[in-house]
Amino acid sequence: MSLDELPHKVSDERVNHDTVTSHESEIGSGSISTVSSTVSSVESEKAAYEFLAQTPIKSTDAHLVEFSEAMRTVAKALRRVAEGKAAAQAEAEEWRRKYELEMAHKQQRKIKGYGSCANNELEKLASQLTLETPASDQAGCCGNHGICSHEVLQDESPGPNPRSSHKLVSRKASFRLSWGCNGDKNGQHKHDFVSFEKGDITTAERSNKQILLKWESSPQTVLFITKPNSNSVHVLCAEMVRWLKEHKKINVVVEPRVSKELLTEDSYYNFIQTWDDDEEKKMLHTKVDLIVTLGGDGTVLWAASLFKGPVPPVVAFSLGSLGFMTPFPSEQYRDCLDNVLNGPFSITLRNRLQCHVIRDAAKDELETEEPILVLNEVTIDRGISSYLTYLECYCDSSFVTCVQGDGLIISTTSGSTAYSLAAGGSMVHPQVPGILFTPICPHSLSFRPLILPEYVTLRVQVPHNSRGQAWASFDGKDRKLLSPGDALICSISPWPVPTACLVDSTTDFLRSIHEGLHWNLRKSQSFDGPRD
Ligand SMILES: NC(=O)c1ccc[n+]([C@@H]2O[C@H](COP(=O)([O-])OP(=O)(O)OC[C@H]3O[C@@H](n4cnc5c(N)ncnc54)[C@H](O)[C@@H]3O)[C@@H](O)[C@H]2O)c1
Ligand SMILES: Nc1ncnc2c1ncn2[C@@H]1O[C@H](COP(=O)(O)OP(=O)(O)OP(=O)(O)O)[C@@H](O)[C@H]1O
Repeated sequence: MSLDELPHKVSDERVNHDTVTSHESEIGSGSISTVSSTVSSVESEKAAYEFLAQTPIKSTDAHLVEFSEAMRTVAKALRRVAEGKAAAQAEAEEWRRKYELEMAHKQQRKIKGYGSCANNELEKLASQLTLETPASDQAGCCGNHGICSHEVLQDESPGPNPRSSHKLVSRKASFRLSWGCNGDKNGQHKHDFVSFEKGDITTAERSNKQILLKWESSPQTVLFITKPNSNSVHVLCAEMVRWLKEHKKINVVVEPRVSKELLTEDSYYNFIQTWDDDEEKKMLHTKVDLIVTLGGDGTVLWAASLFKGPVPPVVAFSLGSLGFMTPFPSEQYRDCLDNVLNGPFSITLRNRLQCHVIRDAAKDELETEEPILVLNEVTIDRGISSYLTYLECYCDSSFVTCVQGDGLIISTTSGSTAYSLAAGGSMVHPQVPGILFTPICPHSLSFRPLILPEYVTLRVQVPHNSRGQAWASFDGKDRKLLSPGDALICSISPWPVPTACLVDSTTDFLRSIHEGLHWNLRKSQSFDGPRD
């Protein structure tokens, strides 16, 4: 069902709402006041309401009492009809509002083009749309019917000055994301709707939320991101590049450093492409279908940091000591890449945090237009200062707390197994929609870590009366000094990092904490011993 159909659909049948806000507005206005305004134009309904407001007749005349009761029954039936009508009208109004919003977004996309997908659009679409999907909307970056689909970019028109072979090609495969539904033959995704009917609030049945990526056209271009200074990584990269070219006819893009290394080694690698400057790097997402990383978690973080907007799916091969985000065994790269290139395959949509620094001198102006995107966390710590940090924290407009200690970690759920874990934060499944708020060595016994909902905006302020400065670092890199009066703002970015799963999100997550951390590894008690 497309959004365009929705306003007509509600007149035929009752539909569930998908946002709590819409219900709140209904609750706020109160079902009785909403209903009474609706029925005022209908005389019979008005009469019914007036009648029901009167105290029931008490009389010794049995006929009169019976007649009065019959009248009350009729009046109640009329009231039920009026209530149903009012609720349906409110729902129709809500769908009309969404329809208009969607049309406005479409219009905006037409105007701004591919790169202007509105904030939170992915999340909105993911929660609104169904699994069974007609053809994709090729005009925008987010289709109307899947979670998000990529448009197929046309080949560059051949000009008199064709680009040299090491430059980037500009063809991109399209794909569609859908919810994987176990055992649901219709493939109909059951949304977690909250429905509000006559005062009863309920959530719909939970369904499998594993996201599947299905190619709509064959992927053609793979970007390799590799850990530097590792001979084993270099050897494997050269082998994989050759295999992809010869067996899969795939275009390969590598970082300038790797391009130099491979070309120095063998002129065979003349076909590989790279980028020359930041402008070309910024456009990578429009050319690359898939990213392959060879290294540890740090290499996945590095790959994500190259993309300030949409990120192509990442296939992370494990060549590090730990590997929470690198599920693919490098020894089986042929089978793994075969599966991914053919699809469909499971992905984990890893949220990123978008961070902005606001300098005291510039009042409320962001230091840079572009946010700094982190996949793990942003850390605000005392750096080389020997004083406690003193940080005032706000969640939306509510004061949260003052952090006095070594600092604070604001982490994504993917980052929950990294620095936040070392500071006492909980491990959180990467698909849980939340932001972790974890103090580092707080000088207070009661300061326990928090997990906040994903939709909040956090503001961490270094107050003017702070004894020292603070330093912010982003996925363990790019330290920025925060002086008294400066602030850091963070919220969830609309551009997650889709990482391919070896099995599925949950199996991969559990395997990583078992193998990476030996989580709760304990010898089992023997059978012989005291028993009840
Ligand atoms: N005390 C600590 O635990 C501590 C201190 C500083 C930084 N870090 C982490 O290091 C990250 C940067 O990683 P790097 O590889 O560039 O630096 P790095 O080379 O110093 O490696 C840090 C370690 O953290 C692990 N790691 C990274 N992301 C992870 C994740 N999401 N889940 C579990 N482990 C993860 C890496 O595998 C690596 O072993 C930072 O984002 C931060 O989370 C941790
Ligand atoms: N393509 C790259 N260019 C520059 N630096 C990179 C690149 N890939 C990774 N790094 C950096 O190299 C460091 C080590 O990378 P990575 O964590 O992947 O390897 P590792 O330390 O061997 O693995 P593990 O973290 O599992 O022990 C990280 O700090 C990361 O930022």
